[in-house]
Amino acid sequence: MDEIREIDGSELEGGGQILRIALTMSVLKKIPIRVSNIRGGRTKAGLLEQHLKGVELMRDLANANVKGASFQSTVIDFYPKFLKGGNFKALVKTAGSITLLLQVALPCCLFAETDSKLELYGGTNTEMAPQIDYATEVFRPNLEKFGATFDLDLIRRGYFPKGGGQVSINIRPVKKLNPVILIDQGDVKSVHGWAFVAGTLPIRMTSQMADGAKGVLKCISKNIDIETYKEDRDIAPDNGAGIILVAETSTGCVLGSSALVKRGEQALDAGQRAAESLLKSIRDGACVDEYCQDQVIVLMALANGTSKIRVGEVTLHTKTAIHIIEKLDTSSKFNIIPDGQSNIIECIKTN
Ligand SMILES: Nc1ncnc2c1ncn2[C@@H]1O[C@H](COP(=O)(O)OP(=O)(O)OP(=O)(O)O)[C@@H](O)[C@H]1O
Repeated sequence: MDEIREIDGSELEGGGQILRIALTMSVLKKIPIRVSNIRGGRTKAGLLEQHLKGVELMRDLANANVKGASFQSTVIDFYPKFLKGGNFKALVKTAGSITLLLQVALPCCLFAETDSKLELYGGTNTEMAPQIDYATEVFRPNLEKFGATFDLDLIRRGYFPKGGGQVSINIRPVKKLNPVILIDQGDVKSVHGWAFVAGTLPIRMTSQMADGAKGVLKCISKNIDIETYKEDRDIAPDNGAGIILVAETSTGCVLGSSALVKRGEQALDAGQRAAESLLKSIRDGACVDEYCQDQVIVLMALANGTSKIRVGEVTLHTKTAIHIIEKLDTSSKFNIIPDGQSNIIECIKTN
C-alpha cells in the first residue's frame, strides 16, 4: 500500500467536509491518509459526534484500520483495506446530519462489490447540511445524470436539537460513473416545493412560507406549486418547520434551495430566504445550485471522462473539494473557467 498522505483539515473551508472528501477518496483510491488539524477552521475544532460517526461508518465500509478516532480528536490515521458492501449502521445521538453521513459513504457504496444498506440515525432536516428532501429531490436527480442512484426510506424525521431521525438507504453499485456536460440552464419550466411544520407548530406557518417563496419567485415562473402540510406525529414527533424548493428547466437542470424557520424568525422570511437563494442560482445562469455545486465535485472526479458543469459563484466548499481531490487523485485535473456571471467547472481525467 502507498505511503500515508497528509491532509490538513484547517485549509480553506476548514470544516467537516475536508474530512469527508479525504475519507471518500482514501477508500476509493486505496490511499492511507492522516488528517490533522481536523475542523481547524471551526471554533470547536476536532471530531464532533457526527464526524466521529462518519469516520466509524467509513471504517466499517472499507474494513479500515483507524487510529485517533475519538471525540474531539484533531488527528486521525485511516488505512482502508477493501470495499465489499453489505449492511451498515451509524447512529448519531445528536441532531448531527444524516445526509452528511450519506455524503461521505455514498460514492464508496457505488463502487463496492455488492449492494449496500445504510441504516442512519440523527437529524434529517438540520441547518448547514442538505435537508433529507433536498438529498432526494435535488441531489439525487443530479447524481442520476452520472448514471447512479439510491433508494431512501424515511422512517422518522429528526430536527435540532434532539435528532432521533431514522433513514434506510439502499445503494446498488455501478461499474462506472458517466461524465456529465451541463452547461446550458435553458428556461425555468416549473418550480415546486414543500412547506412543512411538525410537532406543536401551527399549520398557518406553512402557507406563510409558501407565500414568501412565491412572492420572490413569481418573476421567474408562473408555474409555482408549493405543497403545505403538517407532518404526522408518528413520523415527526418534535417541533420543526421548513421549506424545500426545486426548479426544473427545459434542458433538464434541477436546482434547489431550502430553509428552516429559525428561532424568532417569521415563517414568511424563511420562505423568502429559500426563494432568494434559488433565484440567485437561476439569475447566475447556473445548472446546479450553490450547494449541489460542491457535492458534484467528487462525482466529476470519479466519472470516466471529462465533465463540465456551469455554476454561479464558485463557493469555498467547492474550492476545498477540488483542492483535496487533486491532492489525493492525480488523475483528476479541475479548471474553473469564468464565463460572464457564471463559471464552468471542468474536470479532465488525465489517465
Ligand atoms: N441548505 C443547504 N442545502 C443543501 N446542502 C447544504 C446546505 N447547507 C449546507 N449544505 C452542504 O452541507 C455540507 C456542509 O459541509 P461543512 O463542512 O460546512 O459542514 P460539517 O461537516 O457540518 O462541518 P462543520 O461542523 O465543520 O462545519 C456541504 O456539502 C454543503 O454544500
